[in-house]
Amino acid sequence: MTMAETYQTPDGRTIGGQVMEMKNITLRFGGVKAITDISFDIREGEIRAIIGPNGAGKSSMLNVMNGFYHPQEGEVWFHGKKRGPMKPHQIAKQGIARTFQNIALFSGMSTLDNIMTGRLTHMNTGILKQAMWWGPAEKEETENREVVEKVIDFLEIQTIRKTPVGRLPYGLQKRVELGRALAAEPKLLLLDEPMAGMNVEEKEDMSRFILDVNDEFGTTIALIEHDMGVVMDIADRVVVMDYGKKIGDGSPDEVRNNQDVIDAYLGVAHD
Ligand SMILES: Nc1ncnc2c1ncn2[C@@H]1O[C@H](COP(=O)(O)OP(=O)(O)OP(=O)(O)O)[C@@H](O)[C@H]1O
Repeated sequence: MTMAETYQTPDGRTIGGQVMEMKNITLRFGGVKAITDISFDIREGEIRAIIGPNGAGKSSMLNVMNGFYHPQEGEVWFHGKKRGPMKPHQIAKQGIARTFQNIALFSGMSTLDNIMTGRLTHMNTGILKQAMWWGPAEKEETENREVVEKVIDFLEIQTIRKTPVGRLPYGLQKRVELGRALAAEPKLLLLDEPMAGMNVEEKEDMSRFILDVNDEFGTTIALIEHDMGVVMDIADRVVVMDYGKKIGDGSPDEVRNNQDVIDAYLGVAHD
């Protein structure tokens, strides 16, 4: 596929040009090669999954996409520009938000306040003006509240808005974490094992919210997931990693029928 080419999904959505392109990424930790020469792209409006067994290099890849790790070899292109090393706030300003595999919320703070922290990158007014509730600060606060309220409605978590998140069941905490990422109004949302540790019902809820985010806000979503089953239903295209290498890339059906992928998941011995 070329950079500007679009494609149609089986459910009738049009997927646009490249948002992010990973070109020949290699990442080492000392002597350990976590990622070996991997290339793939993420396209406007799609749900892109990266799957693979334990230790395949998925988290490392997400951290490269997020700008947290800098690969020794290869390039990351974002909206047609080569990306250099970046600070976390610069990543956020570019419209990239993420969730974490192990929930990273403020457990003593309410759902509302946690989601509000997702607005931090949008806040321009100084602390003093904020404190004194002056003109621009008041306008900004109102705008931020509106976005946060929209997210709370969307994720159907009105009833727990004041509850400290540490008291919530696991599935709801994950939903609040998704809410905090959405409050940043990202163009590209990175989800780190969004279904890990969930029961079947919680996985179904999370799948539905991921599909709805993509549908209603047009957000491009990339997620990494250990469990192959859950992503096959929601992803448009899937990259499969094993031992730091890309062993498959295509539609869920293509990937499911790829012998290398089947072998990797069945644990067939490597040469
Ligand atoms: N910070 C690090 N320092 C050294 N080695 C690391 C580091 N992070 C990852 N690795 C190694 O890189 C390889 C890939 O790990 P990574 O966590 O990216 O895989 P993963 O597919 O996300 O695994 P899991 O599904 O278990 O989370 C592993 O061999 C791991 O031990």
